[in-house]
Amino acid sequence: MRIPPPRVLTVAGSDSGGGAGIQADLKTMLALGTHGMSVVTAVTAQNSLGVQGAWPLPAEAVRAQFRSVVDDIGVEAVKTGMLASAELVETVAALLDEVTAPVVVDPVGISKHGDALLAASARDAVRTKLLPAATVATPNLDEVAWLTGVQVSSETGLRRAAEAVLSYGPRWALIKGGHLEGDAVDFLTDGVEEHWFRAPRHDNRHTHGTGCTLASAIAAGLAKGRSVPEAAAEAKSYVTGAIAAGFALGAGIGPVDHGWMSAR
Ligand SMILES: Nc1ncnc2c1ncn2[C@@H]1O[C@H](COP(=O)(O)OP(=O)(O)OP(=O)(O)O)[C@@H](O)[C@H]1O
Ligand SMILES: Cc1ncc(CO)c(N)n1
Repeated sequence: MRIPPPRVLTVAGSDSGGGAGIQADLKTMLALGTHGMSVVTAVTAQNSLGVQGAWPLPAEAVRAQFRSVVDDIGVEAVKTGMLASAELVETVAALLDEVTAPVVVDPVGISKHGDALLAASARDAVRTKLLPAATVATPNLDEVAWLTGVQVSSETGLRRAAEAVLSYGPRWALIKGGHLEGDAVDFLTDGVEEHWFRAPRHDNRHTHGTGCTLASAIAAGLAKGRSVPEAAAEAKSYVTGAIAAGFALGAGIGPVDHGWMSAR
């Protein structure tokens, strides 16, 4: 009988367009040789043009999905994405305390189009309850700004951003410099080790789902037993390839190609 693949759980929102959220997470997990599972926190009506509607699920539904997965199947890594409200952030942080698996926290605040995916009233719970539960937190520069007040406009500021994020308690901070000019540079540190991940910027506007994809790829690597720096390196090359292969769908920003490593 076949040995089962490593099990990875995403706790995130659904993107009806299939490019970000739960859908991006599960595709990434499959592409990287793991078994993806999901706890849906919110349903969004979303496409290449933006988010047309969002409906958080009751906390009870989030708890029930999590327990169904953990109690029977088990998890080797968890990734969190859109959590919508303070109540859901607190619910998920409490559930994470029940597992020993490494946790990748993507502190999703707004979509690429600027639509809110997290209530402003939930930010404090992200800082004080969710970040302390993270093995790795993966904010972009906008998320660094609202989490910590630190504004970064160039590569040299990434170290300062990481220190500010680490002060909230995640074991590692991976600061995504994807929104800066020039190369796409990310900085990973635990306060001692420092790792820079640099990739050429792809001049491709079809980048819907980049952040979700990177965080899920890290979770997949951790589930496979990689160290955080090894998982981040593998995730960076996976997301870079997916961005290079991103394609137009709809009239706006199309998705990255999660299947870029498979023959078509
Ligand atoms: N045009 C690009 N070319 C190459 N790499 C990119 C590009 N844009 C972003 N990246 C990389 O993609 C990864 C995700 O970063 P990004 O800053 O896009 O995340 P995000 O803003 O959280 O995404 P999302 O909008 O999906 O929430 C990082 O490794 C970043 O460096
Ligand atoms: C559901 C969902 N999660 C995360 C993102 C990231 O931007 C998005 N656009 N939609």
